[in-house]
Amino acid sequence: MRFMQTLADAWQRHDSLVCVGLDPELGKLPAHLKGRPDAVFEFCAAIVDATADLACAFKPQIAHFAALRAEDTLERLIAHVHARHPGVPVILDAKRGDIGSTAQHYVTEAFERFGADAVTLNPYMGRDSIAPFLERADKGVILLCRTSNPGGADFQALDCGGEPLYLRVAETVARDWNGHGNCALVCGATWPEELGQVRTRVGDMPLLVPGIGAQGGDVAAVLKHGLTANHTGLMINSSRGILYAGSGEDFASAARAAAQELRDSINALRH
Ligand SMILES: O=c1ccn([C@@H]2O[C@H](COP(=O)(O)O)[C@@H](O)[C@H]2O)c(=O)[nH]1
Repeated sequence: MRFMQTLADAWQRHDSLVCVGLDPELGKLPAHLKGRPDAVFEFCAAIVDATADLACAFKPQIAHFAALRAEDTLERLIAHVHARHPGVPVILDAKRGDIGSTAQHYVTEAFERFGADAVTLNPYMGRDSIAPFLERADKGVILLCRTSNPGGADFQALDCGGEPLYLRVAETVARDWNGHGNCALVCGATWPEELGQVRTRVGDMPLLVPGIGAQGGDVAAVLKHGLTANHTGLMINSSRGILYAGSGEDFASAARAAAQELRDSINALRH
């Protein structure tokens, strides 16, 4: 099924806008898993199994696996999501973008090797760097727009003919790149008013919203500015806040409790 339809179904079926981020760090694994040969898979799969019915998507960050030489673990993890929790889409957070011939290999990496349903991309190199992804109508193409980090404004807020660059990105994606209806944008929770500006330019296009929890983003403000008319439209990501909610043998149930609390607090404000 197409990413956009899978996402829409997951929003409804799980009554959730929560995207569970999968960013494993060896130093933060529960003590009883440390040193085990397959610790990263065991940890992440347990988080996935504990939170799948509360999530609209999973978002593994590729660098967290690559730095551990664990890309094969990431492949198995995504296959695990598809096998055990069909209907919960997987967003590969890779922030790719390069000339067309290389971009084609990034397409193969994301969708054939890893089996992701969507991938994050950096639009800085322009349309030809994104075109091989756009052609995959079945897959989600999620472009960085207004990122959550403090330095995001260095370039994204620069004046671009009377409007900030991030709004030019939003309009270009909505108007020119979304012919297959498979585009979404990254807008950080740390800039809710900018996120609202983006929403006014892109209609109901889904927004991937990182930056709550440790980064200090404001969930209520994100909902106020970002919800669509049917009270969805957002994939609100939490990585550390869910993954490391507990550090003992009960880490998976602690993660579930954190995901449930986030889902319920969002729902209390949007329903
Ligand atoms: O603008 C962006 C784009 C991506 N990210 C990624 O999201 C998660 C956030 O993790 P938390 O632990 O919930 O802060 C992480 O994988 C980032 O690489 C982002 O934070 N901001």
